[in-house]
This record gives sequence, C-alpha cells and structure tokens, in this order.
Amino acid sequence: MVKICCIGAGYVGGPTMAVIALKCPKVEVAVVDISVPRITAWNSDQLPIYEPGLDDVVKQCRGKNLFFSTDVEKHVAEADIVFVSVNTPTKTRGLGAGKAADLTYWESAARMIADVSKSDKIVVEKSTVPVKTAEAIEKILTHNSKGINYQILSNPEFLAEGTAIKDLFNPDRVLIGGRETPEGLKAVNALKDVYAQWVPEDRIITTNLWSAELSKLAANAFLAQRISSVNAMSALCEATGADVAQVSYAVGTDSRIGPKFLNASVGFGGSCFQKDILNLVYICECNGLPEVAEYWRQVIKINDYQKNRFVNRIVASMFNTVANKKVAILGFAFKKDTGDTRETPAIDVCKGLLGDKAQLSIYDPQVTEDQIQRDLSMNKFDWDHPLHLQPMSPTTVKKVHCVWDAYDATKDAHAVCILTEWDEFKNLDFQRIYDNMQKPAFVFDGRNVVDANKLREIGFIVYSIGKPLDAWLKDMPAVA
Ligand SMILES: NC(=O)C1=CN([C@@H]2O[C@H](COP(=O)(O)OP(=O)(O)OC[C@H]3O[C@@H](n4cnc5c(N)ncnc54)[C@H](O)[C@@H]3O)[C@@H](O)[C@H]2O)C=CC1
Ligand SMILES: O=C(O)[C@H]1O[C@H](OP(=O)(O)OP(=O)(O)OC[C@H]2O[C@@H](n3ccc(=O)[nH]c3=O)[C@H](O)[C@@H]2O)[C@H](O)[C@@H](O)[C@@H]1O
Repeated sequence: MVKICCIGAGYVGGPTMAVIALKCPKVEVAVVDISVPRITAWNSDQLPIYEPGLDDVVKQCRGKNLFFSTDVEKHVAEADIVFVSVNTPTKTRGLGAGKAADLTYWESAARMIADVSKSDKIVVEKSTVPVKTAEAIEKILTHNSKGINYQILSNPEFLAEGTAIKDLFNPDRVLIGGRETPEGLKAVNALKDVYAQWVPEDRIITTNLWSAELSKLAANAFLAQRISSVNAMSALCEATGADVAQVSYAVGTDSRIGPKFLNASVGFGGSCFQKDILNLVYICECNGLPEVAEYWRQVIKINDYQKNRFVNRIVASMFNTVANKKVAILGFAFKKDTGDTRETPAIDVCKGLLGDKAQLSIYDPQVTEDQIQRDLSMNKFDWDHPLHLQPMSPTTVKKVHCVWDAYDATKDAHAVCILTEWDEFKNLDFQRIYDNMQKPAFVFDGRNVVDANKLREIGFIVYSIGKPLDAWLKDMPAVA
C-alpha cells in the first residue's frame, strides 16, 4: 500500500488529502500538523475549516485510509510520498521584508524530513513557493541524506476556497513539475498515478520544476490582475455614468477574454493573491527586472486604491464624518462560502471606518467575534503564521460589536456596508431594515449583490461599485 503523508493540515492540506483518500482507497493518507487544536478539530465533528462538501468527504474516509495526527515524525518516516503544505507567509523582517516569501516553516519541515527518514522518498511542494525553492530543499535533503534518495516535485494547488471540493473533484488541470532525469520522471509518474485515479490524463500537465513553481505564481497574478483591471474600470464607470456590469459583460463575451473573474468588488482578499504577487515582485527585482516588478506591483496598488476609495466614499457621503455613527458591516469573510478572513478587504474597510471613529456592528454567518477582534488588532502578515505563533490575547477593539443577525446589526444604524457576497444578503427584508435605521439611510454595496433600484424605491441612498451614481453621491465626491 502506498503511504502518503502531508505536513500541514490547513485549507490546502486538509481538503486535498481528504479527496486523495476518497479517490484512492488503496492509498493510506496521514495529515500531520504541529497545531494540536487543529488536529483535534480534524478528528472531531467540528472541522477546523468551513468548506461546502468537506464534512462528507472526511466522514467517508477518516479512520479507514485517512488519518489526522500530531505525530509528525512517525508518519513522515513511514511515508513513500511526503507533501509539504505549510505556511509560506510574507517576510516581515530582514532581507526582502514586506515582499519575499518566508520559508522558515518549509525549511524546518525539510530538515525534519531529512532527520527522520530511513527510506527513499518523493517530497512534493504543495505550498506556493518562490521559483527555485526546490533547489534549496534538494540541498537541505541531500546534505543530510544518509544515503537516502529524495526526489523533489512541484505540485502547486489551484483550488479556490468555498469551492475546494468541487475544484479538487474536477480540476481544470493538475500540474506536476520534476527533474528531467530518469529518477525525476519516475517520481513524476508515481504522483501522476495517484491523480490519474480520478483526473483524466489530458488534464495532468507535467513540466520541469521551475515552470511548475512559476506557473502557480503566474496563475494567481493573472487572476488578481483581472480583478484589478475591472476594479480600475469601476472607478472610471462611476466618473462617466457607465455601468461596470454592462462593461464586464460586453468585454467578457469576447471568447479570447472570457466571462469569469470580471466582477468588480471592494477589492480582492484571501491568503494568497497579495502574498504571491509580492513574492513575484521580489523575484523579479532579484533577477534584475525592475520594470516587470513594477508592472505586477500595480495590481496590488489598484487593490489598495479600491479599498481606500470605498471607505472615502462612505465617509464623504455621510457629511464627511462617521464619528460615533453606527455602521453595520454585513459580511467579513474574504468571499462567500468560507469562514476564512485572511487578507479580507473587510479588515481594511473596518480599520478605515474605525480611523474615522465609527461604531461598527458586524455580522457574518461564518466568522466568530473572536476572529474578527483578532483580525482588527493584528499586525500586517501576522495572520499567516501557524496558529500557535499568532498573538493569543488580542486587545479588544472597543468600537466593534459582533452580532449573529443582519437585522440586529442594522438596527439604528446610519449605514449598511456589504463586504461579502453571502447569498442570504440578497434576500434580506430591506423595508424592515430601512424602517429600523437612522435617516438618511445609506447602503454601500461592496459586492453589487442588492437590487439598488428597489432599495432606492424604499428610500435608501445606495452606492454600488462601478454603477451610475445617485445625485446625492455626485454632490459629495470622494477623493481616494
Ligand atoms: N488557502 C488556499 O486556498 C490555498 C493556499 N495555497 C498555498 O498552500 C500553502 C498552505 O496554505 P493554507 O493551507 O491556506 O495554510 P494554513 O495556514 O491553513 O495551513 C498550514 C498549516 O501548516 C502547519 N505547519 C506549519 N509549519 C509546520 C511544520 N513544520 N510541521 C507541521 N505543520 C506545520 C500550520 O500549523 C498550519 O496548520 C501556502 O503556501 C499557500 O500559499 C495554495 C492554493 C490555495
Ligand atoms: O492560491 C490560492 O490561494 C488560490 O487563490 C485563489 O482562490 P481564493 O483566494 O480561495 O478565492 P478566489 O475565488 O480566487 O477569490 C479571491 C478574491 O477575489 C475576489 N474576486 C473574485 C472574482 C471576481 O470576479 N472579483 C473579485 O473581487 C473574491 O471575492 C476574493 O476576495 C485562486 O482562485 C485559486 O486558484 C488559488 O489556488
């Protein structure tokens, strides 16, 4: 029986390994982590991450050929294939701070593999890493090899949160990069055999190591670039009276461009887009390509601009001050169908409003008050380290209240900000909300989920990203 071990039981390691276990009943899969609470949760009825369909997959395999454990060394020693899916945060100190990937966790995992291994192993990079990481890992492993043969593969993950199980069941492609040597090709084929249990062969792409590593960074940069492109257009739409949804549709029907990923928003969030682009920028700079670095940096700059523009629009519309006004925040997760708040635009919007002394009442169906308080008091990039290294007792942000109902959040509020596109926000009783709010009552829709015309009929002043502006908003211009 082939034995797989995955180091890192997070948003990628957990779901990916659960699906491998489900699709490959003859493979034994152990997912290991240094975080005791995380492993305890994986072994309980309350999984540590919310992901549609995940419970079902885990329930089918856990205890049969899928195991979650903190006994990292034992499972690594026994495995034929070791996936490494640990955090690769942005460095906060030293060389490359604010841009480069921090490979501390990767390096410690590689050293541990070298220490405990007694048999040959295929080591698979599942985390998103800088180009040429495989070379560094190879050096660590071979300098400590005790005669053991290691093959390093790059197998980046393309799943998106909220649709992880669907994406893993039916991926657009699986990418495997390896050394172009007989041993390298053999290792590539061994991993290909695992995926071939459910992924059609023509969707399994094999490349050299560096192409696989770079393709992951490139894919995320291209995706984020589309959002920054449409968000840049949204500002121009507001200035000209064009409607960004109509522009996106007209542009996206060109088959060379395609319709997906053209929704204007308050800005993209999530643990990876910003981190991976910063990493790409750093790699370009290190390779003497400042123009290329600046090109990609602009994707982040537009994203920051979009979040600032949204906050300024709110404050400007409400007579240039939100001090002591109750503002309801609907949605805190970085997108719907996940409880993940890493780099969510809601953090920047809330911090911006708190900077102007607003009182926030926040409702998200999947995010706890503890998490929100932690996010609003944490330093930039701290969130991307293993749980036990994150600040344990954050100071409570006093002007923030978290509630478990959209109606409670909006009661007596001056304004409602929609920051996540949860389906339930489309069907709220906005007449009831309006009746219980201060007047004039504002809605700032950062995800374009509500029917703005219906809300205007009720009496709201509505701002939707990239849509023709209400007369009220035109009279109160927001400077980003
Ligand atoms: N979240 C996502 O949707 C995607 C993430 N990625 C990449 O996958 C990697 C992992 O991301 P996530 O799963 O989101 O992170 P995560 O933070 O949810 O999980 C990482 C886990 O690794 C554990 N860990 C760290 N060092 C360890 C060590 N030495 N030994 C054992 N466990 C260790 C941590 O305790 C943590 O539970 C990152 O490189 C990320 O860029 C790639 C595609 C999608
Ligand atoms: O490397 C990663 O971590 C993953 O990053 C993204 O996945 P994810 O961040 O989970 O979610 P997305 O659906 O890409 O959304 C990212 C952000 O962009 C925003 N978005 C997305 C699409 C769009 O049209 N407009 C828009 O503002 C979302 O609301 C969200 O805040 C990629 O889609 C995955 O392929 C990749 O594996």
